[in-house]
Amino acid sequence: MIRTDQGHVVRALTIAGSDSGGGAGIQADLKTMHQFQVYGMSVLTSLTAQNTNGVQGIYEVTPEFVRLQLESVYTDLGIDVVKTGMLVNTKIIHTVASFLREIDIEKVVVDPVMVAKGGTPLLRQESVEILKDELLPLAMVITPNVVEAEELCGYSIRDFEDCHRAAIDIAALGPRAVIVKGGHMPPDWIKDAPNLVVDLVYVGGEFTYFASERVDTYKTHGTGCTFSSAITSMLARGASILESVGMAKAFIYEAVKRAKTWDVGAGHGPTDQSAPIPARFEPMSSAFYVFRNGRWNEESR
Ligand SMILES: Nc1ncnc2c1ncn2[C@@H]1O[C@H](COP(=O)(O)OP(=O)(O)O)[C@@H](O)[C@H]1O
Ligand SMILES: Cc1ncc(COP(=O)(O)O)c(N)n1
Repeated sequence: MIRTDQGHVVRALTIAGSDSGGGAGIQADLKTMHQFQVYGMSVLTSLTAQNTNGVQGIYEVTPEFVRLQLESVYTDLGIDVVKTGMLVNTKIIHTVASFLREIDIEKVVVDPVMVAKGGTPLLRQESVEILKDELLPLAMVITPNVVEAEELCGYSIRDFEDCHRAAIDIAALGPRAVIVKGGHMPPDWIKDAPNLVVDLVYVGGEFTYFASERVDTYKTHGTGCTFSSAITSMLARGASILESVGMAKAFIYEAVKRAKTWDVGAGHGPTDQSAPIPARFEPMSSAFYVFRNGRWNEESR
């Protein structure tokens, strides 16, 4: 396990739902944190009966028990960085936000999980506003996909230009960095490069782009959870926001590529978090980076 400059093991907490199939949620988060050699801890907001075919049921943990788990972790183990995933309902968002305000933690990554890949809602519709009002002001980084970005900014996103506008508007709600993920973007949104999947990062008033080849597969269960946990782990290790996103993007590409041919489950198979962690790189802002042949390259666009 990695240690901080002060000599203690780096501790990351995920506050999210359980995926019984092990591909997304808490399970994906802990596997990713372990791969990045960060000590992972978990507070469960909900249990899902879930597999690669879909979600068969959801059991919501009470807000009181969520609070108890948070206190158990904080009072004994301590927390360097927090990531939130599936938060299910308004009361749990409120409980989590109150706790984060109390402990005054700087590194908070919010993955605004709303809908499972198969279409099952993982957050109640009426809870989106409270997510915006209470949690977003506490976030250092937020990682919406295009559908979640539409919910947060309140208008439909029709092209890559709209993604930029949405990122600026979501940043105005509080997060220091907004990452609009490209998994759901139609191929023709990225001019001249329809085979790339591009994540757009807005931080410090500038846009930086992280791209990789789009792996031709439907086995992308848990990509969002894995990606945000990789960012969380890198932030916990002391990396900058851009460096963390770059490492996470390269990692998720390898994890999806490896999963393309494996036989875990009959449906939307999970990503493979045993993929290698890429070599360190120092991104500059406002650049377009493409991860090719295991290396980052800066490209003009
Ligand atoms: N087919 C793919 N090939 C390579 N990377 C992908 C692919 N699909 C998604 N990704 C990456 O996985 C991460 C999650 O993306 P996305 O699918 O948009 O989010 P979510 O899982 O929240 O819906 C992003 O970094 C995205 O670029
Ligand atoms: C418990 C839980 N949390 C999150 C997701 C979203 O998964 P994805 O990362 O594929 O968007 C999920 N399906 N289940």
